[in-house]
Amino acid sequence: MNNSPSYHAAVTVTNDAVTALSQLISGYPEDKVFLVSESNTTRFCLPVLQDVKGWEKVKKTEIPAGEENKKLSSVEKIWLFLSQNSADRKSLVINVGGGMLTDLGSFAASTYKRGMDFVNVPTTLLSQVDASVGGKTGFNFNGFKNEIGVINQPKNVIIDTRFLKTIDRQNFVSGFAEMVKHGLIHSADHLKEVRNYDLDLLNYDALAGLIARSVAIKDYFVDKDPTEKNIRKALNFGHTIGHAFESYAMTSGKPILHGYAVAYGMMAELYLSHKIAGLSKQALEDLSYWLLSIYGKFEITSEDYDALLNLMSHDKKNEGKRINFTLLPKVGKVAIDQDCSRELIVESLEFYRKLSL
Ligand SMILES: O=C(O)C(=O)C[C@@H](O)[C@H](O)[C@H](O)COP(=O)(O)O
Repeated sequence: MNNSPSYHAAVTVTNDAVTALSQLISGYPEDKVFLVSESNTTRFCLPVLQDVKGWEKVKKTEIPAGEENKKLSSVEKIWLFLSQNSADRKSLVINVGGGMLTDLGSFAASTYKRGMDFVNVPTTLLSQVDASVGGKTGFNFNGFKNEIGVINQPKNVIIDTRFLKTIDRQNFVSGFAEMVKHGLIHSADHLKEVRNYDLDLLNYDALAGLIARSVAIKDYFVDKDPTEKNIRKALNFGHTIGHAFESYAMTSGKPILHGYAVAYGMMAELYLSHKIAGLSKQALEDLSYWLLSIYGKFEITSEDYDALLNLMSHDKKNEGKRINFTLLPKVGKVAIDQDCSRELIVESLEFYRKLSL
């Protein structure tokens, strides 16, 4: 089944990644197919792929799991593996893993010999609904998230929901935040259906449709603006403050998952949306308390504000000294390039800090 809603985002949502990958690989010379996975996916997900036609000939390498490995030395490891195994521009890289791995492997493939084909096989909810789709590739650098990278589209993204059974609840809930974001920025209906999904039951059968609809929202924005000059910035809602939380947590030795950081970022950015973009007080309260009930909080004090603001000053959406936000006038509608003063951002952090159930 090809659920690709349009153009470049060739996305296949399936419960049979083996057939989808076998077909794709058959278009490449058998000694020119390369697999990059990470330690968890090698163990839990690769067994599902062992019946892919020609799998035994695929050359394989592995990166250690964890966001702390989303770094240049991991990219170098992949380049070296490709070089030592005579990969060329007609080769194919298959990235199997979560967002960290698909971002890294895609970047390595996009830059090796100035670019070769790659396919993403995302194995976490976060990478299925977000990271593996849309062509953002790269790694963290100098304490900043995704500081180095290129935008380059994968040949295909093969989403097999069976892999989701291999991730724990925390990772599932992390990916769920990006589906919430898709509803918030584009569709009250999608938000409703996401809110109706029971995170205690985790019904896997209901997921394929939900994921396909979430990916279609992402694709809507990528299709309109693949290089993020304009409306693609909608997809960054929650990320200006979220990435600051994520980087700060990592350097303080208490790492948090990306989706949790985005949920915290959305709570604060909903406040900014209320203050300057027209979001109603009722929506602010309803949504922020709902997010709080799922994600809890990454505790901060007012002494952390300077460090967080410094991290935000490196956000890729900024222009000059302006810290630019994507905000929500209402559910389903976005306002991009919203410049917020330092005082207002601090106010939003205060709002976040004081939120309690
Ligand atoms: O695809 C996009 O565009 C996004 O902004 C999606 C985000 O959810 C995703 O986390 C992305 O990797 C963030 O990119 P960055 O440009 O803010 O580093």
